[in-house]
Amino acid sequence: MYVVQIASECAPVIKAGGLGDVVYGLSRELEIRGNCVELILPKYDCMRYDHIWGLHDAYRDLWVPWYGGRIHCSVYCGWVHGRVCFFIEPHSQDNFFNRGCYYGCDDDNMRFAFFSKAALEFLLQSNKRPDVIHCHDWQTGLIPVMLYEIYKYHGMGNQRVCYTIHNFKHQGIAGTEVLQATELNRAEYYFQYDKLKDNFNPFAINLMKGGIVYSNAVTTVSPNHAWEAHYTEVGSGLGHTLDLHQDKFSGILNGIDYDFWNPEVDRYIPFNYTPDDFEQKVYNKKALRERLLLRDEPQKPVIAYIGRLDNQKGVHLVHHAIYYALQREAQFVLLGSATEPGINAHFRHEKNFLNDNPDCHLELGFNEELSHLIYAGADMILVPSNYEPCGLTQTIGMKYGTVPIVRGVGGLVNTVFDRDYDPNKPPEERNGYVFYQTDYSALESAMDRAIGLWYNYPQEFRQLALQGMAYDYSWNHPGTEYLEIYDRIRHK
Ligand SMILES: Nc1ncnc2c1ncn2[C@@H]1O[C@H](COP(=O)(O)OP(=O)(O)O[C@H]2O[C@H](CO)[C@@H](O)[C@H](O)[C@H]2O)[C@@H](O)[C@H]1O
Repeated sequence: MYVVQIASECAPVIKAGGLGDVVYGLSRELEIRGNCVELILPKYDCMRYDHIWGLHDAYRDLWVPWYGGRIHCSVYCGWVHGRVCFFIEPHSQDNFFNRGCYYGCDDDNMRFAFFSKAALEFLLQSNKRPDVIHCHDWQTGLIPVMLYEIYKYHGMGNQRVCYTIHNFKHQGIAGTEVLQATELNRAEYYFQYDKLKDNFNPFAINLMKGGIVYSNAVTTVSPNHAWEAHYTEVGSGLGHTLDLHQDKFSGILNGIDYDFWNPEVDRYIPFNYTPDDFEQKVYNKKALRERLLLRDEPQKPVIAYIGRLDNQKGVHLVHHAIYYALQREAQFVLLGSATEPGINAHFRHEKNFLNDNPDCHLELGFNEELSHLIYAGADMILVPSNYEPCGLTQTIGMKYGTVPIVRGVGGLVNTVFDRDYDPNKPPEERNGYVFYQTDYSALESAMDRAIGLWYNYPQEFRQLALQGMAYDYSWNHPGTEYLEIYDRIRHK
């Protein structure tokens, strides 16, 4: 099968969070199974060019219709760790992708509407006719809309779209100018509740809603989150739309790429290890302590948090966990970046305040290499999210024998099974700690149980870590599930 993935991220060349991991990992899995996979991405100025091999001009004169005129683009091709990627570079005063950042600009709606349009034009003009176009999140929500309203009539009538939602919070709420710019026009046609009109703001269109309405299949990134999005406020106002389209909506648990996230082969950690020589993990912990200038107290556990610092991630609990860990004779390592100024200022203040504490290190910023050492060196990983469509840090943590302590929401429910209370798994298949409420005592009780096991029953703690390592959260199962969906929509 010929699959084209269109997305705003692909790890490690463009990665702001988990979306990048998924786009890369799924593409690799599909290719290993004999499918032809290509990716279309924006050519950002700030992406990691050191992860692209053989970047060259692939299509010099791509003219993209925009506001009744045309914008000249170049398309570059290169290999990102074996995946064929096309990068679109527009030459216009808007400088859509030369902003020193991936997201967070006032005109993000326009930037990604343009990218979506350009990606379809590239397919059309270069005569690429994939069986399936797989697009991701609000940034590419207009792709199925334009495919079925415009490009279908220009020779792209056989293409089918699978649309995956990684985060319902960001939907691309836009004004009519997006319709004019992309030449969809006909505002009165799209401003209908069964089309793109936002379910709550009567003056806005919703790009993610467009993706749901027009795609042939819609997925989110875990079965539990699919249920939450459909039936609870976690769908951020799209529950009704999902209800209308429930026949094509499902949840597929994300995998992780075990070529990249695997302590056995990880290039970024000083000591590789497997479940059979699990003792080696302790040397990574020592290396982590040295790197972050933490005091070397072998008996203390290291608890880690890795992730974006925003309200989704339960930052108030992350903050509380730091002090609770210190109080309970544990060490704490945080690697995170905040885009919201208030949260950023808060953690900068904490960092200064805790700067001289030998049991704690807060690293504010994005650092892929350091994240590997933390997964390998920590003993526990905390994921106290308010909501979490899937979550990757707990599954990556488990692969590295790092015990997850998570809040029981979204995909965390599908991946972490409480050592003491899980009703469905026998004790030998449990792999972490789960709490449910958002208050401090809920968090403390889960941390307390984990730290208690570490200090009082070290052999059992070790066993719990090994049980986590035994889980298969690779792309193996999800790869099959996506291919089944592709097959189904292809024959419609
Ligand atoms: N400061 C930092 N430095 C280095 N690495 C960092 C980092 N902050 C985060 N990362 C890395 O980024 C990834 C984050 O994964 P998450 O599952 O938390 O994704 P996120 O919430 O961004 O994305 C959304 O999409 C993903 C994918 O579908 C869903 O799992 C998730 O629930 C949903 O919110 C991990 O690989 C982590 O190691």
